Amino acid sequence: MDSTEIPIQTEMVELVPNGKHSAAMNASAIPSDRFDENQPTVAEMEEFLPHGPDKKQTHFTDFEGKTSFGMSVFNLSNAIMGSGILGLAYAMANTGIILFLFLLTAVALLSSYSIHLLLKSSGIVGIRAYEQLGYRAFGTPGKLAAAMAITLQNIGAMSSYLYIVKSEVPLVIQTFLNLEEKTTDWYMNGNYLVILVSVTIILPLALMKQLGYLGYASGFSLSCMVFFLISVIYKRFQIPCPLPEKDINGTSNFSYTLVSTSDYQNGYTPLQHVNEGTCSPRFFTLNSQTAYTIPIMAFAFVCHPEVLPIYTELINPSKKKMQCISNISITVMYLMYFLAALFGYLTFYGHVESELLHTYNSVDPFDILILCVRVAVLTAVTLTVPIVLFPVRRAIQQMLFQGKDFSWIRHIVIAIVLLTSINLLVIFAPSILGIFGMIGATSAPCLIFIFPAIFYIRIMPKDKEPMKSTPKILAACFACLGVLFMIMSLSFIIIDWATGGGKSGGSH
Ligand SMILES: NC(=O)C[C@H](N)C(=O)O
Repeated sequence: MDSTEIPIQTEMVELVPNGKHSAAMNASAIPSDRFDENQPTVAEMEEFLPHGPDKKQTHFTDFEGKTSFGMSVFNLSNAIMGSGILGLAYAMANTGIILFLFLLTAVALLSSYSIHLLLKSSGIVGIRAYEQLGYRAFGTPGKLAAAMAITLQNIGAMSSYLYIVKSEVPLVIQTFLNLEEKTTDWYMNGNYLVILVSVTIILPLALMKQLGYLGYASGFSLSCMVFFLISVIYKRFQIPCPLPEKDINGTSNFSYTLVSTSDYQNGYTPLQHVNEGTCSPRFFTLNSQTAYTIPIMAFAFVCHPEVLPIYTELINPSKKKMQCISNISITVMYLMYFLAALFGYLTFYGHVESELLHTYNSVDPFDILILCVRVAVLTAVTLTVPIVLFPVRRAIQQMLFQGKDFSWIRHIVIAIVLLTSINLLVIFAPSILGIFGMIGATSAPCLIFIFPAIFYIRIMPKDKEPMKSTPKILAACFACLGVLFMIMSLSFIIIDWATGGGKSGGSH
């Protein structure tokens, strides 16, 4: 048993928003409304109570989960893995292999440390909900800040996934039907297709009562990403560098032309490599785009809103077990991220686009393997939407319906409203997705660095860990690092907007 969790049983605390612990009492004696805001209903509790007599391992009073260790690894890995992977090869092209590896390792380690802080804090509070940690640390403002950061980050992530669906599914259908030109049929219209995918696949999964039920979907989503990775590695040895020059437009010797998604709907336009010497890897490089590396990597490792909900549903939970689940997921994703970035980079070198899939599409959108890769990525991101939606629904419930019993109607209505809004955003205001670059630059550092650190500092009692103790000083440095990243990312995005670059806008 982890020492930090003993207090839950022995040092049960009032939910007072000042970090001071006013009561020391046994968990069994705690009235049921003590943790009112996150308390599941009796029926919900009973449904998930283990039927055996084994109660010894129960550390939390909020909920007893029944999701296995393996399924939790799948769910957390699926929460980590998303459109972030598509931006990493671009990041590597702008940092070089060694600097990229260093930064990726740093972000992965910091991400794991941040989960450690969240788990330790939740062990003290006795409730595994991000918003509750905020409430415990700073009262209602803390709870609202956490809930809003989760909502914005996850709505941003879901919009980017659905935007991939909107732009890629018509191309997949076009390639399947072997059509040279895009037709006006409804099944070639990304707007209808995104609604269809949302209603038939995402909504039913999002209506599941528990995240744990999504384990199989997550496993499948991850296997799609493994297929994507294998294809990226294979393509490295198949696509020549430099690419054969084909100047079908008769344009001059322009160093490189990547066709946009809409351009290649009009037929195959090859890449044009002219600059020689572009086919050797760089190990260390710095340029104006290097600045985006940290925000891209931070986004790629965000899974923090999902950690505590997954912990809540874990069978026989303990902090050690959940940290182990997180470390396994982060390590596997770290390896996949590195390999995808490395082989994506070694295929196109400096010509890799900020969205890896587009770069392949530009080579030959009718290539059968590329087609399968697109389907795999589409499936993976589609199956990630329900996982990412769960914490948003929980945050909304915490903000608007706190203390209310579980209600199927509310559960369904929130999912429908959320999905409808994201669909509308993706269909009618794709340019607004650029705003999410801004939001991502604010909410990701908050969720990974700032909140876990400051919540921890406030929640951990001073008599256990004085302000000058090493863990609290480390946490304070971690929060400062987050503020630094946030200022850095925001400045780059603003400079980018001001100079009309727009690389940071909504693609991931
Ligand atoms: N879950 C998220 O917020 C983003 C995810 N880490 C991604 O790469 O897409």
